[in-house]
This record gives sequence, C-alpha cells and structure tokens, in this order.
Amino acid sequence: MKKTIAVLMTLLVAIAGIGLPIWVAIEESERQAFKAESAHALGYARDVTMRADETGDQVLSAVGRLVAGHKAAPCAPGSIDVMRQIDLASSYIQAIGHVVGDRMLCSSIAGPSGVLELGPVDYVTDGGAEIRRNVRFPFAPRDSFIVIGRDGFAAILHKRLAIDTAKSEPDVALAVLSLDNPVPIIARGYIDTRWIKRLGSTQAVFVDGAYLVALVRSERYRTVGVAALPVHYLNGRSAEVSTRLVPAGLVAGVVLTLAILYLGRQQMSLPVAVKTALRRKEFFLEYQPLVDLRTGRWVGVEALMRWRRPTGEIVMPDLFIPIAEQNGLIVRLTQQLLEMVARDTGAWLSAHPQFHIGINVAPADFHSSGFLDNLRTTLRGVQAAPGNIIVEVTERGMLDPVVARQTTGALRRHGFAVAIDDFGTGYSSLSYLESLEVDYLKIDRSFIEAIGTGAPTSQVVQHIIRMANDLGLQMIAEGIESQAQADFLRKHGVQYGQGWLYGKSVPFAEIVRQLEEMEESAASFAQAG
Ligand SMILES: Nc1nc2c(ncn2[C@@H]2O[C@H](COP(=O)(O)O[C@H]3[C@@H](O)[C@H](n4cnc5c(=O)[nH]c(N)nc54)O[C@@H]3COP(=O)(O)O)[C@@H](O)[C@H]2O)c(=O)[nH]1
Repeated sequence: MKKTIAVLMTLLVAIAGIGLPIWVAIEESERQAFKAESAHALGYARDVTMRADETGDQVLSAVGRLVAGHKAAPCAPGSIDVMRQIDLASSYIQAIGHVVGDRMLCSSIAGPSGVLELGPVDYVTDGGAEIRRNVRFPFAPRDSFIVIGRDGFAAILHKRLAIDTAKSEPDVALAVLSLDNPVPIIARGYIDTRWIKRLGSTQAVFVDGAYLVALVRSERYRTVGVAALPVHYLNGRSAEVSTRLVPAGLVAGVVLTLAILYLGRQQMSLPVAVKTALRRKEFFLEYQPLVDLRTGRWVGVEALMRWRRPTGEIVMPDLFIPIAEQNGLIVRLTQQLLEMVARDTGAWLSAHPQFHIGINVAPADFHSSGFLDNLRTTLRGVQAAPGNIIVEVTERGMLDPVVARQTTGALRRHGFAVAIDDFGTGYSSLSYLESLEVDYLKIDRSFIEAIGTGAPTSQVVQHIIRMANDLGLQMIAEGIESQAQADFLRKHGVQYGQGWLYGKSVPFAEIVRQLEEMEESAASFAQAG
C-alpha cells in the first residue's frame, strides 16, 4: 500500500514538475506571440488611419480653397486652373470639381464643360460631408472611386489609396470605417463592421474567430482604421516562440522534478537509513571532556553520538536524533548508546568511580519504563558504579511533572545523577524546578556565547546562576570557547564546564591517553616541587 502511494506520489510530482514548466512555456509563447502580432496589426491599422486622415485633410483644404475663392464662378477658366493645381499638388485627390445635385458640372479632369455623372449621395457625415462610396466613370470603367464633397465642390479619390498598405501580406484585411455609417467607407478583405463596437477610447486589439483584429480611431475625423490578420499569423508566431521556450521549460521541468524526487527520496529514505544503521551498528561515540572550573581537572566526559554511513560520511546527531525520535527509533538508539558506553569504557570506570559520563537521553527514554533497568544492567556488565553516570535530559523531557518526578526520583534512588540539559531554552519555572530532584543544571551554550558581548541575553547567565544557587544545584556551563568566559563563570561560582576551550569530542581511548598524560605531568611536577 505504502509503495503504491509512493509510486503515485512520484508520478504526480513528475507530471506536475514536468507539465507545469511546459504549460508556463506554452502560455508565455502565446502571450509573446499575441504581443508581437498585436503590434503588427496595430501598425497596419495606424497606417490606414493616418492615410485616411491625410486624405480628409487634403479634401477639406482643397474644398475650402475653392469655396473661398471660386464659389461665385466655379466653372470659370480660373477656377478650373486652381482645380488642376490642387489635383497636381495632392497625393490622394485624383480630380476635383463643381457639383450640383448628382452631377459634377466641371472639373480638373473633364474641363469647364465636361459633365460627370456621380449618382446619389450614400450618406452625409455629422460634419456635413457628402459621401459617395462607389462611383464609376466611363474613362476608368474597371475602377471604382469615392467622391467626397461639400459646399458645391467634391473630390474624386481612388478607393485603394487609403488602404494601399500591407502589400507583402495580401491576406491582411484593411478598412476605413465610419462611426456615422455601418457600411465601410473603403475595405479590402473580410471586415465585420460589428468589430467597431469593441473599440475603446482610442484603440483595441482582440481575437474574433479566425482574425486578430486591430482598431485605431482617428483623432481628427469620425473614422476608424481597421486591420484584421488571419489567426494563423498568431499561431505561427506562437509556434515559433514555443520552439525556443518549450525545450527550455522541459529542461527546467526535468531538473525540478529530479531535484524534488531526489530530496523527497532523501527525506523518505532517512528513517529507513537510520533503522538500517541501527541494525548494522553504524553509530559510534565521541567524548567531550567535562572540566572542574575551580581546579582545571578533567572530572568526566559527555558521550556524543555520531553516525558513520557506509559511504564514510559522518552524520551529526542534530540530523538523526530528531528522525529517530519522530520514527519511534530513539529507545533502540539509546539502548545502543548504553552498550557503546559500556564497550568503550570497559573496566576503566570501575577503576575510576569518581569519573562522570554524561549521557543524553530523549524524552521518550525518560518516559520509558525499561530505561532504568537497561541502564543498570548495562553498567553492571562493566562494573561501573551508578555514580559514574549523569543522565542528561532536556527541559522538553521534563514536561510531564508526574513522570519527571517519578523518573528522576527513581534514577537518584539508584545512585545516578540527573542533569537538565540546554537549560534556559525551555520554560521551566523556579517552582517547577524546586519540585524535581535533579543534581545539575547545564547552562545552554547560547547564554555562554553571550557573556561579555553586551547582547540582551548576556545578563541571563547571571539569573540562571542565581536560580541554581537558590535551588542548591550544581552547574555545568556548555560551549566554553574562551578563557574570558571560563574566568567569568568561575568567578560567578559555576563549578563545571565543557567546551572547545578544553577539548572537542574525541574517542574514549584518546580521553584516557590525555588523562594519563596530565596525571604524569602532575606527578612529575609534584616530584620536582
Ligand atoms: N538523545 C541523544 N542526543 C544526543 C546524543 N548525542 C548527542 N546528542 C545531542 O545532539 C545535539 C548535537 O550534539 P553535537 O553535534 O555532538 O554537539 C555537541 C558538541 O559538539 C557541541 N559543543 C560542545 N562544545 C562546544 C563549543 O565550545 N562550541 C560549540 N559551537 N559547540 C560545542 O555542543 C553539543 C553538546 O550539546 P549538549 O548535549 O547540549 O551538551 C546535542 O543537543 C546533543 O545533546 C545521544 O546519544 N542521544
């Protein structure tokens, strides 16, 4: 069952880990493609609007000039000359003339008496311009023209000019729409006049079915330039961008998934590895000297567990103790700790009954009924005295006052000493401590570190010392690294200490060797004296 869940979880992580970056890459490709093709379409729509505006400007200015100077005799030779000048100077106007009803009576193209039939006006804009959208002339039977007029004059415009853009992309539809009339003024390709409803204040870009549509409103006239790109432009661009982004997303996804799976496996396999390590007896002990601060003599050690993995890597207890605790393995680990203490010290402890070995026990050990028996049996095997052992338990292990009182009481009745480890990091109150039978307070390293630093916690150590003195407890300071810290602690009455100032943790044989060396030099010093 567990295996099935693990396989399912792995599959899920793989699908999510690989799928998510690919999905993000596709989304990003589409976003980039929309951005690029929107700019493309807007460029055409702006161009159309600009051309339509220029056409409007030229028509207005030409008609204005004729109305101002030639209204009285619009077909006089002088007026025709001006019409021809306008014609020549203008880029959009093909011809201009004088209009009465549906006919152009004279013009730049047909002269003073050449009449051109225009047909009826299609609509009149809000500004009063009369628009004929589709006028044909006998002289250009295949073309159709727009005629825009007012005040008796009208300009003939070629229909293609305003939308004579996007030549290299003939499938792009273009148009000039009027806000006053639903029929396009000019159009090329498929144009839906309902698009105009989606125009915001100045411009809009959107996808409608098979088209990416861009609208740009004229700032001067009630017209709108439109460009509609077939949607395959967008898809093509998106495919092009995704050929770059999707492989990158895939690589990122694979790396992410492998990293997640690797970390997950590490986490999932650690409890199994600790269990295997227990079976294979991969744990070992190092011992850190415990020093009498008043004499400088080594009066004991603290046993600290390490794990040598089959790879040779040494793992520190901060990593495996919590795993052992969370996975119900700590009692077995503590059992091995006792066995290792017995094996390392052998008969040495029986010959040194005053020498202390501090052993760390977890809250679960402290609450386990078999712990005391195990401790006694193991020590009996090496003829060590209970007085050799200091059982170190953190404030966390003392949380239940009834169990704490029972266990500490039983341990002390059998001659073992009890120390509260890492003191100051928990929440023990003075009255609670008073109710427990303990021998030592181990002052946590963090308070020793703060000595002389001026940090807010630098004063705490003095309160702890006062509290321990009030309770009649002996003190062990942890983590002494400098002589100044040692001097401060001794001056304030702390009896014992340990830390790198005196020595890091080493195998027990090394502790014995150094003790013998110290004894020898003390003896030769005494002899010399
Ligand atoms: N239940 C068990 N807990 C155990 C056992 N063995 C160790 N532990 C607990 O693991 C914690 C980390 O221990 P460790 O990494 O061994 O670190 C100890 C010392 O190496 C370190 N130390 C000692 N002196 C100094 C110093 O001067 N400076 C400095 N930076 N570090 C120093 O402190 C750790 C000892 O801490 P403590 O036990 O509080 O005295 C630690 O909490 C161990 O208790 C085990 O078998 N069972």
